[in-house]
Amino acid sequence: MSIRWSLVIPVKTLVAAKTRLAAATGPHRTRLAVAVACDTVAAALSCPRVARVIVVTADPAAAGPLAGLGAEVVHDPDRGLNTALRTGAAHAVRVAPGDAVGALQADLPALRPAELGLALKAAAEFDQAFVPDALDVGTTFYGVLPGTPFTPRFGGESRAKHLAAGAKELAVPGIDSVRRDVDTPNDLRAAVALGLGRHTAAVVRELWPDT
Ligand SMILES: Nc1nc2c(ncn2[C@@H]2O[C@H](COP(=O)(O)OP(=O)(O)OP(=O)(O)O)[C@@H](O)[C@H]2O)c(=O)[nH]1
Ligand SMILES: C=C(OP(=O)(O)O)C(=O)O
Repeated sequence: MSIRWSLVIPVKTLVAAKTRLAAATGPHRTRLAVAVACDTVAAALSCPRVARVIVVTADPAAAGPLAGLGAEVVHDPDRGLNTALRTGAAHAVRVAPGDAVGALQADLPALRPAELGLALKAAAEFDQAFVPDALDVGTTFYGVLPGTPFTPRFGGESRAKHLAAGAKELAVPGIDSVRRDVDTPNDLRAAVALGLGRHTAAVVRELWPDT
């Protein structure tokens, strides 16, 4: 039996989320952010290596739909992204001390369960590992095996921070959807090309019928 994962997915308070998409989406920005988080969580829950998804958020408008998909929701103390992740990880270790713990960004609207499975299989070979984002600047996944301290260093140029901290960078072929986070309109176009999940696809169809 291969190792199973608790995945912690942080979701920022929606009024402050996805500001780099504001010009493109207008008043629909928060709806798009919820849809993207829903597709990320739904895909993660469909991956057989994932035992549970723990969403960390302070926003009831995100918590409701994500709990409806089957995520456990933990309240975000609102002291930044890495604190939110450590809060979710502490919950994960309390409920399932024998499972590995990973942090996954919430903005992966093209995420495929099988590709996440490949990344988690590779991560299970190392005490501490991460997946860089599509631009090789940030990080979309960081995870540790049971017994290894969970020390995420997300924010800004986090690929370099995770490398410097000794985490193994996973160079796995065929995991484009795990690396495709969406911050800008260009990122969104790239995610459309990979194939969006159904929640994001519905919002994109409504906002940009010609897409
Ligand atoms: N729970 C929680 N999640 C956060 C926090 N800050 C960022 N996130 C999440 O971390 C991921 C990366 O966030 P950012 O790129 O910093 O912010 P964003 O809202 O996606 O986009 P911008 O507003 O354009 O920076 C997303 O999944 C966010 O929802 C936080 O303080 N708490
Ligand atoms: C916070 C990060 O991502 P983003 O590109 O969404 O800002 C990160 O990569 O560490």
